[in-house]
Amino acid sequence: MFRNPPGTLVLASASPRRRELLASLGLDFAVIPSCAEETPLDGELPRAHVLRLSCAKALDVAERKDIGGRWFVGSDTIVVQDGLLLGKPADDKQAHSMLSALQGRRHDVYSGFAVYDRQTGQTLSGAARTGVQFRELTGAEIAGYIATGEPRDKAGAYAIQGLGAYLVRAIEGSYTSVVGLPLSEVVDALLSLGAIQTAS
Ligand SMILES: Cc1cn([C@H]2C[C@H](O)[C@@H](COP(=O)(O)OP(=O)(O)OP(=O)(O)O)O2)c(=O)[nH]c1=O
Repeated sequence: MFRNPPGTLVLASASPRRRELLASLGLDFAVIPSCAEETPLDGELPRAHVLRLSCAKALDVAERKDIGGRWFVGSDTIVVQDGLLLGKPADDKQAHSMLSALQGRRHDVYSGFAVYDRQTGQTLSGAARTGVQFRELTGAEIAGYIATGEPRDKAGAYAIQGLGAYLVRAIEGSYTSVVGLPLSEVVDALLSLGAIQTAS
């Protein structure tokens, strides 16, 4: 569907979900995790947070001298409820408090992305907000879900693309954004920067 010159595109991420989503486009790309610090700043709003981190991740990898490539993609996902930014849980106890707060209610998932062109210095970035309604969960369901290990490396302690799909009643907005990368916006940015072309 899409094509791009080999060796030019780099995904600055350790997330297997982001790799799978980008790979679904049929692109050639390298995967190099960033070392960017992910702590929210005091009073930072969700959209500003995911945009700042997406840019920081792309730049962190692009600025390494020994790395080839021209276009660098960074992304960040955060779950937001009652104004609180929920990242990846530090442990099972934190996963439990996140899922207890989310159950039976609606929250927002923000995913940001940034595409940095190392040759021109240009960056295109954006952020998507998706509303997610959870079903009500019993204490036993929350404990059982945590025991599967799935919540561990996921913002908000769940994975909509996994067993966590059963927690979700409805979503309003982009599904891929909840999984970790707003794919249609990323494609727009890659096309607009000339990083990828539509294959005929
Ligand atoms: C809400 C939700 C999040 N997630 C994941 C996507 C992200 O990998 C993770 C949010 O953490 P991030 O800090 O955005 O990403 P990461 O640390 O996994 O990877 P990197 O910073 O190197 O790119 O949560 C899901 O897989 N499914 C979901 O339903």
